[in-house]
Order: sequence, then C-alpha cells, then structure tokens
Amino acid sequence: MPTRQIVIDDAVPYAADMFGHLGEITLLPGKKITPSDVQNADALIVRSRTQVNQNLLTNSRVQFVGSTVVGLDHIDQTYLQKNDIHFYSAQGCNANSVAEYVIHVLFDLAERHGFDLQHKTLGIIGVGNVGGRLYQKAQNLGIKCLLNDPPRERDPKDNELNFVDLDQCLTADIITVHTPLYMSGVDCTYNLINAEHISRLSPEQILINAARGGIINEAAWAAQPLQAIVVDCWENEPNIDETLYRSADLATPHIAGHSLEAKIAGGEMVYRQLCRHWQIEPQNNWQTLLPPDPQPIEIDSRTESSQTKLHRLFKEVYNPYNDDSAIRDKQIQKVHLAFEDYRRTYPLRREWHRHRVQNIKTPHLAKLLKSLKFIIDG
Ligand SMILES: NC(=O)C1=CN([C@@H]2O[C@H](COP(=O)(O)OP(=O)(O)OC[C@H]3O[C@@H](n4cnc5c(N)ncnc54)[C@H](O)[C@@H]3O)[C@@H](O)[C@H]2O)C=CC1
Ligand SMILES: O=C(O)C(=O)[C@H](O)COP(=O)(O)O
Repeated sequence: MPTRQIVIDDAVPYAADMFGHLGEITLLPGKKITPSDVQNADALIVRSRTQVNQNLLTNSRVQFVGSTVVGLDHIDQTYLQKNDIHFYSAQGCNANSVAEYVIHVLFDLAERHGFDLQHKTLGIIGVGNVGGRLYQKAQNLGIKCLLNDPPRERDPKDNELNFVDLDQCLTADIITVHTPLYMSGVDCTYNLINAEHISRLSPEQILINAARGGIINEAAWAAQPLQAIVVDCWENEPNIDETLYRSADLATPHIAGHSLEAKIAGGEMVYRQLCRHWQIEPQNNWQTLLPPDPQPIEIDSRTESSQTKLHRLFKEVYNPYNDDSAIRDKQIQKVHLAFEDYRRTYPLRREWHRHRVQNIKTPHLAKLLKSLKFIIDG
C-alpha cells in the first residue's frame, strides 16, 4: 500500500511526532492550506483557520477530516457528509482552558475595580462544555450564577439546572457568552446580544466574548459605557474593529482556549480517531517530549483576603493582560498583523491542574484550591 499522506495545520503541537507513524506528514499554516496542498492527501487535520468546504476538497482524495478545535463554523459538514468524508472534531478539548481564562479575567477585574466577586452575579449564556466548566468553577469560588441555554432548557432529559431567559441573564453584573456561532435557525446566535439588549446595560456591568465574533453586536458594544469590555473573539479576525479594540479593557487575540493541555487534548483526540478509522494501534512516544510541569508557587505567606491571594496565584499561573500587551499598538494595522502571528506562536500556558501550590497555611484555602484542581503540596 502506498504511504498515506496527511496534511496538518502546523499549529497542532507535536503533530509530526504524534501522527508521524501513520504516514507522510505535511505541516502548513492553517490559513494557507490550498486545494493543491490537499489534492493527494488522505487525511486533513485542521484547527480553526482552514475553511473546509467544497472549494478546498473538490479535487482531493481526502477521506478523513479532523478538527482539533471545537467551533464548527469553518467546516461545511453537509459537504463532508454528502461526499462520504469522515469528520471528527475534538468537542470539549479546550473547555477548561476557556473557563480558566474567564476566571483569571474576573479576578483581575475585581482587583482593578475594587469589587468582591462574591457580591456579584455572573450571567453565563451557553452552558455547554465551556459554560458548564465555568459554572462549576464559579460555584466553587462562591460566585452566584444566572444560566441561559434555551436548547438545554427545552431538552426534557436535561433537568439538572435552573435556566433563566436571555433578558434575565443580561441583568447579571458580569455577562459572558459561550455559545457556538449559528447564522440561522431557532437558536441563531448571530447578533444574539443586539443593539437593543446592549442599550439596556448599565455602566456597572461587564460583558465578555470568548466564544465567536458576531454573537455580540460590536458597533453597539463599543459605544455603550460599561464597567469593562473583554474581547477574545472578534468579527473579521485578524482585521478587528478599531473602535471596539480601543474601547476594550482587555483585548486578546482569540487565545482563551490556547493552553498547552487544550491543544494537546485536541490533537490527541483527533489522532486516536484517525488511528481507529485506519485501524492502526495508537502510540504514546510523543508524550516523552512534553515539557516538565511548572515550578511550585507559594501564596499564603501574607495577611490578605482570599480574593487577593487567589488573584496573586492566578496572575502567576497566567496573566491574560500579557496577551493584550503583546498585540497592543497605536496603529491598528500593526495589531492586525500581530494578531495572527502571536496566536500561532503562542507562549506556553499550563492549566491549573499542572500547577503545584506550596505552604498553604489556611485549610479552607487548601480545600478551595483542591476543588479547583490545583496540586497542593504538604
Ligand atoms: N475563545 C476560544 O479560544 C474558544 C472559543 N470557543 C467557542 O465557544 C463555543 C462554545 O464551546 P463549547 O462550550 O465547547 O460548545 P458546546 O457545544 O459544548 O456548548 C455550547 C452551548 O451553547 C448552547 N446554545 C446554543 N445556542 C444557544 C443560544 N441561542 N442561546 C444560548 N445558548 C445556546 C448549547 O445548547 C450548548 O449547551 C464554541 O462553539 C466556540 O465557538 C470554544 C473554545 C475555544
Ligand atoms: O476551539 C475553538 O473553537 C477555538 O476557538 C480555538 O481556540 C481556536 O484555536 P485556533 O484554531 O484558532 O488555534
């Protein structure tokens, strides 16, 4: 049998080491994968930057498409189905990374604006893999939540949570969206938070989009006085809107889901599915190449509130403002250029469960950190 050809987005970490024994690997920037690149490929492994559709695949022999990310708005699933091309996407792979990003943002905003998160309500719109994990963490941290998810609310088998309607959810102090981008249908999320909704928000509220550009009306959002605007996902990335960019307290280049653990999970889920598809035994050799766990952190030596201690810990683990600073510029053209480069070469970020915390003197803090999956020494 001829060697199988696999084209892979070069931002999939350890791709050559992981997939190498399955065939000949071609690594390419996801945005630049063309029909001629995939013409002789048997499998195509993408992240979110490759538009997978008839235009890309019509003359190719690809029989397996794997997406190592979650959003599906770049994949024409109807075309794949019609053409008998096996499709798999790594649902849930980066949910924890996005949920951690939002918690880091909340603690940072709380310290900057001097409020206590336990006195705030968090409105979560879309309570799936990301929203569900965020809800869990917020509950552990004593933050009261309002949950909105009409598809789940309609499901008679899904009765574990109390959902509220969108209008009520939009009364929360901090509102964050975690739905897919649907351009039509009963659950259409394009412009889900429209100009009229936004006009009702008060200057004390905070609005976050780490889901997809287009879910929140950007023009109205940029013009509304709010306590804070946090944008990770934008319309027209990387050519993001300058007015929204200038209004944002935190503007990151679509990296909420970019922890190392999330990227590896996405790659590995697709790898295992491809092994199953081709009936080849998976290997684990690539795991020896992973970086060591981060150095232990100490946080409990000072007399500070739990919120401040947690904020210090979160800041040591990961500071989303570094991702903002990395692309900030007076000239929007430079931001547009930096946006894609930065996310393709994103610095190493590890999830909470890889971090050790030492010398905790307060048992309740140790218990809380354990519930958040940090490793507690001693
Ligand atoms: N910023 C980033 O790096 C990342 C962004 N994402 C985005 O976040 C989205 C959510 O990710 P997951 O939680 O993993 O997806 P998921 O499919 O597990 O959850 C989505 C939830 O949204 C709900 N939903 C659908 N339509 C809705 C509507 N009209 N109103 C309210 N809720 C609605 C669904 O019922 C579901 O519970 C992805 O589709 C992707 O676009 C995902 C990962 C990383
Ligand atoms: O999973 C998703 O959906 C995301 O938004 C990913 O974080 C996108 O990652 P890239 O494909 O843009 O590296």
